[in-house]
Amino acid sequence: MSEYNFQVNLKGMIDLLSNHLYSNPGVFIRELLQNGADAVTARKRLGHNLSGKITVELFPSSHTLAVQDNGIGLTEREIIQFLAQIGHTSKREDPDSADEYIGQFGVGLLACFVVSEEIVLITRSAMEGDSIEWRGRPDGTYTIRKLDREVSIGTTVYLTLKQDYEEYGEWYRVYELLEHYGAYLPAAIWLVEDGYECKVNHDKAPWSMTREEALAYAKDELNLDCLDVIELRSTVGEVEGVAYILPYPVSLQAERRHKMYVKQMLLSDKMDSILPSWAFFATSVINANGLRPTASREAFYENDIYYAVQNEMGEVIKQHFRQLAEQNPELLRRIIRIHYSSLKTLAEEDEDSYELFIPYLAFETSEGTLEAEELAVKTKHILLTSTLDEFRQISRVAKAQDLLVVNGGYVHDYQLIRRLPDVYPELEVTIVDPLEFFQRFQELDREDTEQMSPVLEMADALLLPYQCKSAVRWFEPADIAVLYTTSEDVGFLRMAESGRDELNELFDEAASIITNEMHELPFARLCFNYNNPIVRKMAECKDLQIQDLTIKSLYTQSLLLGSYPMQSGELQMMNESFMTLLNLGLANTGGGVS
Ligand SMILES: Nc1ncnc2c1ncn2[C@@H]1O[C@H](COP(=O)(O)OP(=O)(O)OP(=O)(O)O)[C@@H](O)[C@H]1O
Repeated sequence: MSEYNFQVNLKGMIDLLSNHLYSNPGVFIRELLQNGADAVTARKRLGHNLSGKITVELFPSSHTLAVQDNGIGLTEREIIQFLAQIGHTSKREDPDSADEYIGQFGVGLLACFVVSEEIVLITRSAMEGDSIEWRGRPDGTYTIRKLDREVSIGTTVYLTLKQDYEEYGEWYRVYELLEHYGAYLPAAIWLVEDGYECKVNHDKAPWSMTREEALAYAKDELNLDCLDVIELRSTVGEVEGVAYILPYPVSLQAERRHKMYVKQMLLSDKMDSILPSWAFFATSVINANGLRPTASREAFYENDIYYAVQNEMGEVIKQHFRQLAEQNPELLRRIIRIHYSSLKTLAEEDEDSYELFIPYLAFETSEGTLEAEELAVKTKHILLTSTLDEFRQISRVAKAQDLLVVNGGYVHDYQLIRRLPDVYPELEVTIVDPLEFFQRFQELDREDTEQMSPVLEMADALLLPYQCKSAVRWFEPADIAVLYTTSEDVGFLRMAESGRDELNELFDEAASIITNEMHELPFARLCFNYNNPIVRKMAECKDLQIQDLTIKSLYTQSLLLGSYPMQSGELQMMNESFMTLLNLGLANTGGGVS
């Protein structure tokens, strides 16, 4: 068995790392800033007392830019060891200090080959005296020479921009990139051209600002007039930052964009998952020193620490809401009103959030829109419908009986209301069965029952083909003559019946199979209200034709009012009864068509 070593195609490797690792050419600025900042950190670790400075000088006539730092510099030996060996980094040499550096992979400098055919680096180490020039090329060759002149301690990288990349030598573009990546770096960043110089760093990072400053930052930098700002801190991952509550509703599916810094250098402004997925109502600016960026430096490794940070951020946000509930419930209410549907999702999924938000979440009820807290004050007994249709059917009648009905037909509402007794133990929640709802009303005495009995018999016979049975009760309000209640199962059976009308064989067959499986067929209810004068008159009149017409009219009218789809037989019933009643009415005045 022979053993071989892998061969490395150096040119291909450099091409891969420089041209394909990063998502845009501008990252070379970030890599140079980061090297300068790390070099300053390393020099400070030697005990040198200095204020770190990175100067970027532009030479537009030759499309050249120079990035100079007053950091630790490099000796010739270090150049050969770290610069000339791809993947070798000085920043992991000492495990005690590795955490202080931003760089860690030993490939960042290669990003310069995206914009330049050559990297020229002039350096003098803080450890020994020689000034050295290193020239590296993307074919993997390099030269080193000692300079006759002495340069100051630190490093300068010169890049002459390739054709099509000249924009990276223009003042506004470079300024924009320096500010984008380095606005909060501790080392001062200066941009210089033709004797004019300008400091790029901002005075304070958002995570070190007071609440008022952080709000002003959101307005000026993020164009955000946010509802509230939350201070984020976590020892896990050494995280500090601010989360802004967005002033407009955000969908759960919306792209999340958090601005993420590592050791004060921008990692990404489109980070999507540093806050828990439920915190879609917030955008954040966060600096993390203890999370590991990937080699492209555009994302983090999603390891245990990352998830622990995400979790911790969630806890901090929840704690903030808890405090708001005590100290500024009006603001919490405003936030909930705007992020209403999203917070309902959160409350449904998360026990703590349920307790926190439920008092402020609003629901549609027979008494108008009410927050859960108001519901609990108003009543001890809630009737909950599972569909919007059911709510519509019974809410008006329920109101007149002093029953409080909540519409559970909207997403989340049903589950949220069902759990109310967990938070309000004195509250009882009953799920309404619309088909049995009429049984809550007052029964008639014997005499009135007998009076209505032939009417009910007639109604049952007329409505049997439409999957409906009749009943009678006495209830408020008196102006409602009948209450039609139905269920999804009845709706299905009626649909099956319409299918039969249209001779759709396949549908008919499917419907038969399903209906055979229902061991008791459900019926809709048409409950007459004996409190209504027309109903009483109909019962008293004994004229079978009038009774027949009245039943048909009341039935079809209740379908119309409830926006239920009518079968052809019902439409015909409505037309005929309407026309005949008109005719009878006109006949009484001497008109009428005989
Ligand atoms: N401005 C500088 N001053 C001193 N040393 C430098 C400078 N720039 C680069 N170096 C040396 O060159 C090495 C390689 O740099 P490079 O940018 O390729 O990788 P890195 O910063 O170590 O890691 P990463 O790939 O994560 O950026 C560094 O580890 C450092 O030793």
